[in-house]
Amino acid sequence: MTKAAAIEIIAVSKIYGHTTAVDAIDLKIPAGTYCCLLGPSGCGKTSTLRMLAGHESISKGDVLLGDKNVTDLPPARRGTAMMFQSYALFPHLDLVENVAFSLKMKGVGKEERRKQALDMLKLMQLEPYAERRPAQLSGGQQQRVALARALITDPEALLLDEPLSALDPFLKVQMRAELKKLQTSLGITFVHVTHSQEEAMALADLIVVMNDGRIEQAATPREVFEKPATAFVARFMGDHNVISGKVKEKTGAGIMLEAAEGGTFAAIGRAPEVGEKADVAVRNDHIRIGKTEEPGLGFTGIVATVEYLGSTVKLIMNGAGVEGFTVILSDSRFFETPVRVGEAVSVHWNPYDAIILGQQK
Ligand SMILES: Nc1ncnc2c1ncn2[C@@H]1O[C@H](COP(=O)(O)OP(=O)(O)OP(=O)(O)O)[C@@H](O)[C@H]1O
Repeated sequence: MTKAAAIEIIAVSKIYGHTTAVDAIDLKIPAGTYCCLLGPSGCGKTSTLRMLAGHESISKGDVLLGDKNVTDLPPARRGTAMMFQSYALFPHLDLVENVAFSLKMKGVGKEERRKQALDMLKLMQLEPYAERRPAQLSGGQQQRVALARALITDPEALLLDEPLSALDPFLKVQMRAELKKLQTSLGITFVHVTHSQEEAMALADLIVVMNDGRIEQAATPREVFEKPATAFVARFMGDHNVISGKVKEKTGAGIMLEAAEGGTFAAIGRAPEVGEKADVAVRNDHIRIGKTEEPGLGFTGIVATVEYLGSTVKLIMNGAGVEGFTVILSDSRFFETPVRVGEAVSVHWNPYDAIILGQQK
């Protein structure tokens, strides 16, 4: 079971009545990739997945699996398998019968389908429970049955709709690791829908951040985190401050940005013109407080909250038209020169740690 197919989505839209749920998206998912479709509720990720599976018709555009155009093919003829959020197991069938169900539909003989189902249950470490019904299993075990049932069709791509959402936090982290291991050992393409940035970061080779029916960014987890393409991505991924202002000056590598009430920030990236508006993102843990060697850079903020988090301390600051600016300091750095709520503190960073964001679509 090592066949994997690349997926190509070409100008695909999903329109329900007057709602455009997916708006002419383009995406290439290389064969064998673990891809996470990530975004807030209603952004169109489930509609996209269901169009890949063939459970939802494609309003416009094409979907290719390998070199096959599957746009108009029914689910069973696409080479994909889907695992549903609710697992959709048959309560009255035992695990062997649940897992063998699709083989029965294909007309595979009883002995052969029982053998294949048992092999698949073995792979999922469920062999001892083969005669049980789904209600007699834990949440994690039910999820593995649902996976076994999807994988027995020998798909080129597995599509997973919020597969971990029904599990408690501890099991979620454990099953997350199992999913990754499974994908790596099978080598097939996984497309996994989630609204959790942590889940996407932990699992994906390719994160596709969606917003309002469009793709904001498709890149590796590291790139999405280190170089968010838009203010939406920076905010959604978290751990960043997003500052809006006007370009005051263009420098060799970037811009000087001026916030509404006076702070000046240096940032690096493709620069808009002087006088234009721009958004800049800077990671919470890449910020320094106290004196800067470069006078005039950064801003003076008033400390609104101080939270001790063990290895780090989190400050929230307001000032210079920037509200809720978050600074994460190591505990040792903070306790060298502690600051208190209400104190005015100078805030600054290396210009290379601030990136200019693209305009939101
Ligand atoms: N069958 C439908 N009929 C009409 N509108 C729909 C239908 N399914 C989804 N929508 C709308 O399309 C948009 C995208 O929905 P979709 O389920 O793809 O989003 P999502 O990102 O997966 O959200 P969630 O995380 O809440 O499942 C939403 O505005 C939703 O209300």
